[in-house]
Amino acid sequence: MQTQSQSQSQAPLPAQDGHVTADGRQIGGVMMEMKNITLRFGGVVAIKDISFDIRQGEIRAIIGPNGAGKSSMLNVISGFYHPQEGEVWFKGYRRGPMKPYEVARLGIARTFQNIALFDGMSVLDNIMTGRLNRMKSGFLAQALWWGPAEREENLNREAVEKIIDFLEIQNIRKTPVGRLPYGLKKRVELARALAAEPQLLLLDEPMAGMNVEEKEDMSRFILDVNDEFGTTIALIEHDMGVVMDLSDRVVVMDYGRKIGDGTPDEVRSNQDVIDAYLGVAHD
Ligand SMILES: Nc1ncnc2c1ncn2[C@@H]1O[C@H](COP(=O)(O)OP(=O)(O)OP(=O)(O)O)[C@@H](O)[C@H]1O
Repeated sequence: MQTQSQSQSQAPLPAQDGHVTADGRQIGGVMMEMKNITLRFGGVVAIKDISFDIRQGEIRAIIGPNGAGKSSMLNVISGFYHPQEGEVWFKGYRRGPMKPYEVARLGIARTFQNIALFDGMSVLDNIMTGRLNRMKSGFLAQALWWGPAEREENLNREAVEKIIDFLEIQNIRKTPVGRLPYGLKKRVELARALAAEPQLLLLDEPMAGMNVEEKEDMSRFILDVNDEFGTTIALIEHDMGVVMDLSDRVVVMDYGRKIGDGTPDEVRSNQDVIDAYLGVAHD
């Protein structure tokens, strides 16, 4: 098995030129490339020979009907699943199977479809857990609250306070997460992922279970994060509508296959995509 750090000797992918979007955002070269990915669970083929890339600074969506293979794909991107066939390239190097902390060190953070927060802990403490991979001082220094540990804690607090302001959750910072309504929990989860200062942020159905107002808020925050921090964002969604307004490019999956890939307009007018969403049978 080979991790990214072990494969540094391989030739990096050639950099590709980026472009500026109509709204002035900078889209760079390829950050992540999935090449001919196939993933099986026993006899079930969840992903069938799919290739696509994610560019620096873009919002990239993966959509598709139930069981299309979106979650499986997000788990391949996050390094949680390793495909039986194909290659995953990240920032110019081929990536092998990785532990979650290795993925975090590469600059990838994620949120989950079923919120994964500590209900009994405050909003602030939950978000602080997102800084763990950035903490450098040792256990002894932390336990004794000694010199470097104190400075580090202060810096981490500062970073977290900025995120709390950015996501407009100042008034609930001391509230135990278990007491919050669903939409706010999702926002806290986003805050925790941002606390890791990721280069690539993966969002697993960020709008699932939300009402219209909560969806609008979440859309705005996703756009703001991308705009303000330049964070590259890949998200999976079941609901086509919201995603089309948010994304620069969209991959559409159905029955484990890629049936569309392009700008929202291109994808919207793709007959295979229309059929899949209308439930037209495939051969
Ligand atoms: N851990 C697993 N073990 C066995 N089969 C799995 C596993 N995870 C997913 N599958 C199967 O792989 C296929 C794709 O599932 P996946 O959850 O990736 O789709 P999805 O597009 O995310 O669906 P949904 O929108 O319903 O969440 C399905 O047939 C599913 O039953």
